[in-house]
Amino acid sequence: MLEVKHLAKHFGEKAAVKNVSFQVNQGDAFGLLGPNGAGKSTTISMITGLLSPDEGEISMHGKTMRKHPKFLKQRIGLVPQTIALYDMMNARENLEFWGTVYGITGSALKDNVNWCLQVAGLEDNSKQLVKKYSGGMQRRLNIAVGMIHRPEVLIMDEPTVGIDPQSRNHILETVKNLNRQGVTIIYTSHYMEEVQFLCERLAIMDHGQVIAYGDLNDVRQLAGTLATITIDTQGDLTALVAELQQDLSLKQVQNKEGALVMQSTNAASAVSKAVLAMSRHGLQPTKINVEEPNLESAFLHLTGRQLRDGWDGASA
Ligand SMILES: Nc1ncnc2c1ncn2[C@@H]1O[C@H](COP(=O)(O)OP(=O)(O)OP(=O)(O)O)[C@@H](O)[C@H]1O
Repeated sequence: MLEVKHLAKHFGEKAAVKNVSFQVNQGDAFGLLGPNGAGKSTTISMITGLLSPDEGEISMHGKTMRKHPKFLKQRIGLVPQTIALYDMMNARENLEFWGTVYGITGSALKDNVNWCLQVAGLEDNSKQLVKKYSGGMQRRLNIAVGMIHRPEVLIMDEPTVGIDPQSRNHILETVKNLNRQGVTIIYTSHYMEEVQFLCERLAIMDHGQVIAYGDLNDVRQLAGTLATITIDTQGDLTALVAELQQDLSLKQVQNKEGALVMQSTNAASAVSKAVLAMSRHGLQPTKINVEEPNLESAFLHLTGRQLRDGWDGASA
């Protein structure tokens, strides 16, 4: 439905996007994941027609942005990273303003405004001045503004940057709800949890390139199929580690700063084996943590670097 082929963009000497290709299907929630500076914003600026690519092509339903910019722009909505709202107007007035910018009037405008307020969960606050809104409510109205022309595809550029975890969850639910209503979503983020929660398909970008692309499960498994199990305990682990190292279903069994750490394709069985062995060695588990293969481990495997600092960091 939306196809991006061999996109490239330079800013002077800097190659911000290099040979980026991917395809988004109708009804997809598609994630564009990557660390700061990976080229996500530049890519979506080209998809929305705000920037012209140096090379490559964007097309939707077989029509290219180069030849049919109006066709694509009518069908694509953008939620920018920065909040673009008039804070001396209320939510309804903001939506009406942006609707008229798209040439929507009369009952169509009213219907679209009401739909946007409902999807963003702002019906009860529609008459309140935006400057009185919380950061999370402003973010949701920002999303609503991006949908005022009822686009087929809504592109969101890191819509949760800089907000508290509770508002973030509310936004993620709003996005999921929109996708359930049939809106195709392209969601850029450097938070792998957001992409894992929302998206069935994704591309991971790094240094301007797509380094992994496909179904969530396939990309997640790029790092392998081993879960990492960490069991905290108190006492001497030497004999326990030596015994578990003999078990061929357990990999990388080690004592890491006083905790038992190991890897296995079957985490449940590994935990039960370890706990039984611990009891034989007179040790009590105080905390058990199982980390299944995830997008973070896939990114680490592909680049040797961490994707970002932390889920609750709430920083840009
Ligand atoms: N207008 C510009 N002029 C010069 N360099 C730019 C410009 N826009 C982006 N860049 C550079 O291109 C690279 C990709 O930036 P881009 O904003 O697309 O990344 P991003 O993945 O969206 O990261 P972020 O989350 O920080 O926005 C970065 O190195 C950035 O500094």
